[in-house]
Amino acid sequence: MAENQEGASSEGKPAADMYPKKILEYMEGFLISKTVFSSCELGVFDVLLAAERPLSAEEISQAIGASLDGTERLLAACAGLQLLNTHRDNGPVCYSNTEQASVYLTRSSPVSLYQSIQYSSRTIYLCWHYLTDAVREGRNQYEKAFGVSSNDLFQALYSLSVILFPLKKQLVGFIRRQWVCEGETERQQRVWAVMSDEEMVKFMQLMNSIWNICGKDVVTAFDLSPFKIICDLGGCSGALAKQCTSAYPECTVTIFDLPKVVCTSREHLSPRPTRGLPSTKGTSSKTPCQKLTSTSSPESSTTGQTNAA
Ligand SMILES: C[S@@+](CC[C@H](N)C(=O)[O-])C[C@H]1O[C@@H](n2cnc3c(N)ncnc32)[C@H](O)[C@@H]1O
Repeated sequence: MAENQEGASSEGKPAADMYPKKILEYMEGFLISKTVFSSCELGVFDVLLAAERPLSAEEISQAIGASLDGTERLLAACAGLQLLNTHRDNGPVCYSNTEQASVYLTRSSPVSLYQSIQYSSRTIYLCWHYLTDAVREGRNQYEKAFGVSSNDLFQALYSLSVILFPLKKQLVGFIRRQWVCEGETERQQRVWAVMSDEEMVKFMQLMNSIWNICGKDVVTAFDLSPFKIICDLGGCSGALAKQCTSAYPECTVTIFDLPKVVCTSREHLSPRPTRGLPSTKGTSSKTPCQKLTSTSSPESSTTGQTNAA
């Protein structure tokens, strides 16, 4: 009887020794994700980093302000996932970070994935709950997940914390002062007014943390050195553009994004001391990017720099 790669017969009957390893892993993958998310959110890896010695479950539970029983279970799961080392001397089992956990799961690490994990936990995870509906209806499910009604994905995405934390004092800060960008229509101004700086910054940090890790590999996967002028459409805060100018110092990258994104990026994430992004040079951030595609000013860009448009 012919078998395909998975060990199933071509007639669709399972081979007797076929164990559904892959399917079981797929079924339970979200349990692993949530274990990592919760450990990060509770600060397990940060506490262990700061301690500079293995800690018992009791010490960790006190440091993170969580129940002992819950903490013990979480730590055991993290050890099973090879995110924590266990130490068994004479006393209780103690835990320390594995090298990967120290480097990628602690907040203070320069290549931390903490922001990215928070975003996955608090935003993406909730959206994916409605994947079935999204496929059925052919549209994003932000309304069901967060109460944000919009056909524009990014408008919804950047408005989430206004909805998520409606009672927080910070809401005053979230509800934007009217950010009047030259050339914007009244409708656009109203849209920016409900976009949240905090949610937008979180999204930018998510993008940055990923590109900090794999940006160099992506921009050098192909030799881009013949290209001296590069446009990054939807370039966000410019993390990938920064990788580009690092790998190809002769090139100039101009970033196009929504005007509010450019403004927020400048306010919260820049300027960086070395070839920081987005540069204020040669930019025109007050104009909606759709209009900018024909009017951006690469002539004012400088080699090896990035410009936000
Ligand atoms: C998934 S993010 C990718 C960001 C960036 N390219 C990166 O990889 O880090 C998509 C980006 O497209 C931007 N965007 C959405 N609608 C846009 C539009 N109409 N014009 C320009 N940029 C837009 C968003 O603000 C966001 O920064």
